[in-house]
Amino acid sequence: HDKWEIDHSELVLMEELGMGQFGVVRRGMWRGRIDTAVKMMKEGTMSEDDFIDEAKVMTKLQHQNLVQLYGVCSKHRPIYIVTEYMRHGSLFNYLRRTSPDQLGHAVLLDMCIQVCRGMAYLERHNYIHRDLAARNCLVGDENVVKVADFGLARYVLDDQYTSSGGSKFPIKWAPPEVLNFTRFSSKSDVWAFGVLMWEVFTCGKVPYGRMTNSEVVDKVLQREVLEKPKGCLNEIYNVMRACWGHKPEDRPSFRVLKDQLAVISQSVL
Ligand SMILES: COc1cc2c(cc1NS(C)(=O)=O)=CC1=C(NCc3c(C)cccc3C)N=NC=21
Repeated sequence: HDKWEIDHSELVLMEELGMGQFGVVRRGMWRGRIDTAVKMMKEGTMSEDDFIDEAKVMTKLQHQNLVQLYGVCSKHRPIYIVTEYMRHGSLFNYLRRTSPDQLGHAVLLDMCIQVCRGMAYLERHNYIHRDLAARNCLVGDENVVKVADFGLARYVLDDQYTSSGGSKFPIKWAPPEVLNFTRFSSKSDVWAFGVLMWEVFTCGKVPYGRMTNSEVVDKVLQREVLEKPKGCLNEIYNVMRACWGHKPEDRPSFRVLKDQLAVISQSVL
């Protein structure tokens, strides 16, 4: 009996939390007292066996800014992926529905610092996220923010999502080397982190507005970057621009970013 295997009978499913592209997410109670979220993987959306092998690795990645994977129910179909429950849902929704005065610059910067800590942990473990964005981070009590869905992009079968030409590919969070060669790295995650910072400091605006994917690709390959969010401090916008260095080696690591953001947090806020 593998420790990452969760027994169906120990899980009580409750209200639906949301609908992702891989399936429905519902709240669940595990062993009568542990608050969880359960993703029920729609059949055929994922190479399930590969994912179950991966789940063993993911249960070992533990950090206060990573959504903790508790395990999988893989004895039946659809398989369930069980994680800790985050009371305020996705960071993207939270930013859009929380009024700006509740989200002062100190809070917004602290959210970015928390995501950066989680990403620095993944970087240290040579783990590439591949789909970092505000929609893939979750908010818990006291504005705790955690990175979710890390690494799952590799198991998606829908090539509309996985190929950079696909209609569902996250073009707006992708750097030039991913748009041109699908070359993912922790430095491509850093580019996406810069876009996530922009999402945070615009309180949930959509990057590049209503531009089409091909318009965004042209802009990014012509080295045009997102504009400074209204009211955003120059020091903070400069960090975003560092994340958007044209070549991966021009971008800082998450380890360096963490320290840079901490200095800004102590000095200007
Ligand atoms: C309260 O509201 C919510 C809470 C959660 C949530 C969505 C909402 N609502 S919404 C749609 O944002 O409006 C998704 C999760 C989650 N894990 C999701 C997850 C699982 C189960 C398996 C693999 C990967 C991941 C990321 N833990 N808590 C919540």
